[in-house]
Amino acid sequence: MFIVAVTGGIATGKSTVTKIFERHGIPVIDADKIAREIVEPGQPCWQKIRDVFGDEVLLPSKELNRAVLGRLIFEDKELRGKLNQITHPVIHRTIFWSVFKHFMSGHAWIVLDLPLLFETGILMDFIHKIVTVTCDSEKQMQRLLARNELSESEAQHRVDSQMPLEKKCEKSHFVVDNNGSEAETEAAAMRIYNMMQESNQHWYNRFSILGVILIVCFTIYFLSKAFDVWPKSWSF
Ligand SMILES: CC(C)(COP(=O)(O)OP(=O)(O)OC[C@H]1O[C@@H](n2cnc3c(N)ncnc32)[C@H](O)[C@@H]1O)[C@@H](O)C(=O)NCCC(=O)NCCS
Ligand SMILES: Nc1ncnc2c1ncn2[C@@H]1O[C@H](COP(=O)(O)OP(=O)(O)OP(=O)(O)O)[C@@H](O)[C@H]1O
Repeated sequence: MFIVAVTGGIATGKSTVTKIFERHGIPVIDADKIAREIVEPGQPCWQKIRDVFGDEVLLPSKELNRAVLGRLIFEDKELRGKLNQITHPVIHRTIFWSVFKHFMSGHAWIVLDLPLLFETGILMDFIHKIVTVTCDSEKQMQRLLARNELSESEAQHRVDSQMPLEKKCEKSHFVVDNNGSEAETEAAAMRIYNMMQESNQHWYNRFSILGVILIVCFTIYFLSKAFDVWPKSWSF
């Protein structure tokens, strides 16, 4: 199995692209979805956020008040760092286990929707190809304001909290230009899908892992023979 990461800026169209892969049967791990699950009331991250940010970031239902917490952390780098310190290790661990489960179920490739791939750099070593979904800053702002109830300055803070899009594009294997219609974006995503379907990388990864397992087994076998560690009754 190999992993294709889909990244980009806030509201540039990552989910729009990953939904296209999903419709064609490719499993998608969505970091934003995981980030929501781990802060549900009673979860360890929810408790830590309450301890650090206080009850003002909770709704009467005790769920996180995402609008209030968002306003706080996108305006203040230090507070953003504190929230990231609480959430990111758990998000990365959950992604890791999810990848492992998909690996065991025999998929040739999967998609990881990870907005902060470059900012955190944590999972880079496991990624085979990186796709950045981009659009002009005016379009990004327009789509963000249409989707979220934010003032222009709040939206700008969210955009500024991330690595500039041009930099992300430079570091990627593929760039999907999402300035046009959704149909144009789908055509661009399908070109990448077809390339990934033709790739033999999953065989290479499988044989490499099998090779490592065989080397470990043979090493254990020969060392145990050399040092005579098995009881005589176990001889085979
Ligand atoms: C601050 C929160 C409560 C705001 O919630 P809200 O519903 O308004 O936004 P949502 O979660 O849908 O995120 C939308 C987008 O914001 C951007 N974003 C979210 N968190 C961050 C962050 N810490 N730094 C930079 N950008 C971020 C991402 O592009 C994401 O796709 C929420 O984003 C959060 O809990 N963030 C911390 C976890 C995190 O880093 N998530 C990103 C995925 S790894
Ligand atoms: N090509 C397009 N034409 C018109 N609207 C679009 C297009 N692509 C995306 N949108 C709209 O822009 C908004 C943001 O798109 P999407 O949710 O896919 O972005 P995202 O990068 O996943 O966002 P975030 O990271 O902030 O969750 C959505 O409301 C979506 O419907």
